[in-house]
Amino acid sequence: MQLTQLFNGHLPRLVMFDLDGTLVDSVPDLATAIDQMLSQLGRPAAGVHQVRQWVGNGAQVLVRRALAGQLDHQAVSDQETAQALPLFMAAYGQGHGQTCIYPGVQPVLRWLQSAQVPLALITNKPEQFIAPLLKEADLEGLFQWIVGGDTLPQQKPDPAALLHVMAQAQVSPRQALFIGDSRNDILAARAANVRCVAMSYGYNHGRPIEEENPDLVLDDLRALLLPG
Ligand SMILES: O=C(O)COP(=O)(O)O
Ligand SMILES: [Mg+2]
Repeated sequence: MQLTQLFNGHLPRLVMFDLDGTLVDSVPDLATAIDQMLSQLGRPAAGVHQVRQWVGNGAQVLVRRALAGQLDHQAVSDQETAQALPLFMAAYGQGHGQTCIYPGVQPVLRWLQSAQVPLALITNKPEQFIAPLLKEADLEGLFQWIVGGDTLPQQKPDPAALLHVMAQAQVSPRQALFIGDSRNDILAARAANVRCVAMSYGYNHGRPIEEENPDLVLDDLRALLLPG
């Protein structure tokens, strides 16, 4: 099995997952909320394609990128951001009806749960949106630890959340796995000395995730359970 191959024939003692672009395709709802915010500010819509490139560094950076109309948001002022962010938060809080769980996610999470491998969720998404989204995606009750983008002072690519969860779970980096979809995930995993699997279908700012040299790149999570 590819999963045990990564751990010299054993199962990991902790698997930590990213959320957006790894477990769920949340971009359609994020784009709807961004476009609603832009329209309230009298600006043209950004659309799903652009928003897909901008997701991954939390709500504030997403809003700043939308205001900049590009990935580089340095020119956007804190004042503009402070005006726009609550509009986005209110719009995104209205629901996640277009968000879909990726194929393979349910069976692999259920398999890990039945194998008694503790699971954690580490996302840059603000905490307030996580529980409702997990409920709508039928992913409730699977994760023993959940860390959002505003749970700790640091966000991925900082390894703080991974270190925090590993300390709580009492496992060493060598016994843990992180599964994500973006450069932030791979940088965080590497900084925490944790092996990292990357999903090819997610959001990596329009770049192929192979460029970041994760330990393994998969098109479907179920490949982890196949003979390797
Ligand atoms: O930026 C986001 O909100 C997405 O976060 P995630 O990919 O870390 O789940
Ligand atoms: Mg992600």
